Amino acid sequence: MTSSGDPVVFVLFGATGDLAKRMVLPAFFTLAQQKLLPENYLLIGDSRSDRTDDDFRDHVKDVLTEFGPHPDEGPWDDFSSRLRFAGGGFTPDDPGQLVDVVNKAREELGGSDGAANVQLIHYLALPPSAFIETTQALGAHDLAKGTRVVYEKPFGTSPQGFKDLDKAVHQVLDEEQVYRIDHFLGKEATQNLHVVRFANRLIHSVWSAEHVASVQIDAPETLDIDDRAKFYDATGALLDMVVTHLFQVAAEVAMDPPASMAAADLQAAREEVIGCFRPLDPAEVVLGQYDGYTDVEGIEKDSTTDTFVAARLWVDNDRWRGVPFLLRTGKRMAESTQRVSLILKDPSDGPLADATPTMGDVLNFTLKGNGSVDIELIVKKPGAGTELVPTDASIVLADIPDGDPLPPYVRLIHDVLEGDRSLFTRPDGLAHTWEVIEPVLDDRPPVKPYEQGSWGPAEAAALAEPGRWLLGQ
Ligand SMILES: NC(=O)C1=CN([C@@H]2O[C@H](COP(=O)(O)OP(=O)(O)OC[C@H]3O[C@@H](n4cnc5c(N)ncnc54)[C@H](OP(=O)(O)O)[C@@H]3O)[C@@H](O)[C@H]2O)C=CC1
Ligand SMILES: O=C1O[C@H](COP(=O)(O)O)[C@@H](O)[C@H](O)[C@H]1O
Repeated sequence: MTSSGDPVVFVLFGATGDLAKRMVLPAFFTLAQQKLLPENYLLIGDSRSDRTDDDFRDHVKDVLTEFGPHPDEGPWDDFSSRLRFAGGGFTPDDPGQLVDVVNKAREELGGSDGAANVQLIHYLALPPSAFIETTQALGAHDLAKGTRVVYEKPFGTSPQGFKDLDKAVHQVLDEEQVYRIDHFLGKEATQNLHVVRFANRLIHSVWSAEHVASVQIDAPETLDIDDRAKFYDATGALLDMVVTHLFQVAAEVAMDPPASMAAADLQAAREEVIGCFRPLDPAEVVLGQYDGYTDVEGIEKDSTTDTFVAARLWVDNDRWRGVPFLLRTGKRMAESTQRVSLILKDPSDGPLADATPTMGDVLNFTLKGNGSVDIELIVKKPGAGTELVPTDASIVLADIPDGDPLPPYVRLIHDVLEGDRSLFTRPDGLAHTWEVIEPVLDDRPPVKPYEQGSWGPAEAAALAEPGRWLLGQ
């Protein structure tokens, strides 16, 4: 429910699109199942096409049948009775049916007192090219005041595109109304990056350059791009994953302790450290493209789009100076995982300095799925000898008694309903992320081929030296 318990009218732009189908509508139904929606709410799907409320209900039922939770698991009847549809598009010149449908929904929920206490939330599950016009239309048709507006990623597709969008958004909305999604921030294990760190002295005390040799943020994927070839070919791995998700996760790791865990402080700590990210040196970036990429339907035959990126990022502040943050992601790689690893320094002196295996003291956060926290330690191999061996222990978050992990979209939409912006991004940090990758956009390294099912181009190994990538070795 909203923190105020007010009724909510939720407008889903792009309601018939791919993201709505895979993520947003399933997340909404999950919230309904878990009784995490307000008592009084309506969900309006908006589209450029025309259909009836019942057509939209059929569409949502099909979507849930395919992507889950299955409507038979309930509460489908109640949920479907709250679905409405507004067709005819939504532009500054023409609101289509949306204004009428919203007004009716407000009246329905606001009762005889009218609509004053109804919280309006807009979710732009639209291509980024439609963000500015839709935002201007919200202003033009008086649907902006007092609302919350959720923007899908990417918030801008180039340094100038980011500035234009940011300007257009702030001409219509106050920053407090804006929720920019980066779903990696909504993952259970990402949230544990700050919780495990600040709640445990053992961990907190080593979280700096004094003890950490390097940080690896590794997100290889076996996935290909067949079902979104056109989008992917125009985007590439650097923009799809690095400037967005991997930078935000790097900020979660690198941030200084926030003044408190309140939303504004947490958000401020994360965004401020992004300001300390040094612009990438193209010599410290390896781009790759998997063999056979240009044979995929919809991909230009001479495409040089990167399907792989490995980069060495430096954080220029007292806490992290000299510690490489190694970022890696790619499509059609050997494995699918998302892992953050803090590799502690090997003992340089002391009685076991020479006997200790290297890179064996590691704290891992696996972000994929429900997530886990894993600790790798050096122990004595049991037995008569004195050999030291690396070993590990894993805390699987879903196994924590009475824990009920929320998928990221469920968690983030719930936060929007609550008015909690702590896991959403801020424009100052985003502006700097573009400055950080600008040298690579201006002086793009050559794109190296790599075999499907591999760990990317061989050149990426050098970036991790004198250490090594933990995954794939
Ligand atoms: N798909 C995914 O898995 C992911 C998507 N995202 C982000 O989510 C957003 C939506 O993605 P996705 O659903 O894949 O995109 P789609 O291309 O499927 O577009 C969504 C819907 O937007 C409407 N639309 C398309 N073009 C315009 C336009 N120019 N003006 C107004 N409406 C338009 C269409 O609905 P209609 O024709 O009915 O009006 C379309 O079905 C994007 O910003 C994307 O980057 C983020 C992470 C993952
Ligand atoms: O936003 C994106 O994220 C997915 C990976 O995230 P996951 O949590 O859904 O596994 C990535 O495959 C996609 O290319 C990117 O657009």
